[in-house]
Amino acid sequence: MTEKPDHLFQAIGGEKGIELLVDRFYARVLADPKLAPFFAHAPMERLRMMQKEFFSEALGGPLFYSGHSLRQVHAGKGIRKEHLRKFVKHLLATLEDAEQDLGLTRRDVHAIYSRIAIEADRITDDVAESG
Ligand code: HEM
Repeated sequence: MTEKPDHLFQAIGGEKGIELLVDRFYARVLADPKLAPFFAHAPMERLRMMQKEFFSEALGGPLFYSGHSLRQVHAGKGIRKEHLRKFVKHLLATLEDAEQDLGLTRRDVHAIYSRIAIEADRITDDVAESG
């Protein structure tokens, strides 16, 4: 089956759908006592905007990511695999919750999740890799 390159961007409802997803996702992340402290001094408006771009690009949409390198942004913050695991778990839960109202299929949910989670090795301080 051939899908258009922006299939996932369309499936999630374009820019509006991504905005909704990012808002709900950060509501969960900030409600998690193990993750919230990392964001205490983060510029949340910029972060939301950057995540919107990041998701759009990852899902084949028309907005492109204009932020800093993920490795640089996250380095030295003490982010460990356990934090990353929780972070991506909240992402999956947000997508699964949104499955109904955004009209996503189970397949779309997992495809969107993998496009984002694939960046994971750039985030933590306890993985020593280059790239
Ligand atoms: C797959 C996982 C992740 C992705 C794709 C991701 C993506 C991003 C993006 C796109 C930005 C904006 C960069 C910019 O402003 O130029 C950002 C910033 C940030 N992220 Fe992540 N992130 C991930 C995991 C995490 C985790 C696990 C934590 C902490 C528990 C975290 C904490 C932060 C913080 C605190 C900022 C704001 C940094 C600042 O501007 O001071 N991120 N992230």
